[in-house]
Amino acid sequence: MNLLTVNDLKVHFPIRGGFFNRVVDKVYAVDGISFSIEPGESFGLVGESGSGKSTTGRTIIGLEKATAGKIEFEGHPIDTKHEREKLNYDKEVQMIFQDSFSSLNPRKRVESIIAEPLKNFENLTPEQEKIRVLQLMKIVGLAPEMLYKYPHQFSGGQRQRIGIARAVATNPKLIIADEPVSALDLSVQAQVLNFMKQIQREIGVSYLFISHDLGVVRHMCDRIAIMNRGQIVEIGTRNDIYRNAKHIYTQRLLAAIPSTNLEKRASNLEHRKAVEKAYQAHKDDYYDETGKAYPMVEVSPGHLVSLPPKEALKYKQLKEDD
Ligand SMILES: Nc1ncnc2c1ncn2[C@@H]1O[C@H](COP(=O)(O)OP(=O)(O)OP(=O)(O)O)[C@@H](O)[C@H]1O
Repeated sequence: MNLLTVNDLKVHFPIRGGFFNRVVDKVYAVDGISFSIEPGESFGLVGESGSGKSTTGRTIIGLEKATAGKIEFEGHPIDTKHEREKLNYDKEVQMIFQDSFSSLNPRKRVESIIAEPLKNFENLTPEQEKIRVLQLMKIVGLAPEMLYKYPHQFSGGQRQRIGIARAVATNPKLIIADEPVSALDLSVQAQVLNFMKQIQREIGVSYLFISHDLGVVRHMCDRIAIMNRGQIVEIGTRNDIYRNAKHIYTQRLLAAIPSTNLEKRASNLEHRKAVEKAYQAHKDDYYDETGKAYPMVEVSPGHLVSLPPKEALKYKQLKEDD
């Protein structure tokens, strides 16, 4: 059974204006997306700034309200407070934010930051709670003497470890990680990512890993969905996306991954320029006249792509011939 299923989710924000503060327009932040995450899986949601990734994550955790669509956890809807309570949803689904500085209360010590979810969801004595917090600090590689320090006394990477310790405190089944490393230096990014993988191996949690960077997601995710203009335009395994991307927007995101190899950099730049030229010339072909992505076509098992009708026809024909 899927751990999380998102079906035709829409989140539209009204824009108010004018003398009477009426709704004058809408932002179609998330506009009909569907995907599912399996237990223990790392699922990546990738797209440029403004494509609707954070809104998706925030809606799944309950910080935004869906305009339409269905979210199910372990096969059950989570629409009402009662349904969420029955599934223990608020304990089972946790979030790690990009900006550890603003997501950690600056007036609280590390001890009470990490203990917060334990207080909400576990019935522990103060002694048990302290032992658990120390265990969690050990898991994330923070020394016990840091227990009484405040967030500003830590580096960015260490603060993100505190956020991770808080997120794993209740042994959740799903962690939504919204750009967890993009505020960190490159060397620290790799450390935190490896460490998130290690935690996954240890506790078997699933990740919804949100990022603008296909380079970062490559090391983390089993399957990846590419999001643009509030819609998912391609979804597939790591291999499908990195070796066989079919949507022009995915190809552009791939070309943007910087090469670590100095010799390759120059040819990479040429490649990026060529992809960008093709993208600018053809991007509108990939959306209908209202800006909607075309229906997804299965180009190989599990690899779904929104393709222009002419392209899509080729794959449908191939399938019929099989
Ligand atoms: N509360 C809100 N009210 C109105 N518009 C919003 C709100 N939250 C997000 N938006 C808009 O919805 C769109 C999608 O935003 P979202 O933050 O989900 O994108 P994103 O892909 O996560 O980008 P970023 O990485 O920059 O956060 C953007 O145009 C954004 O301005």
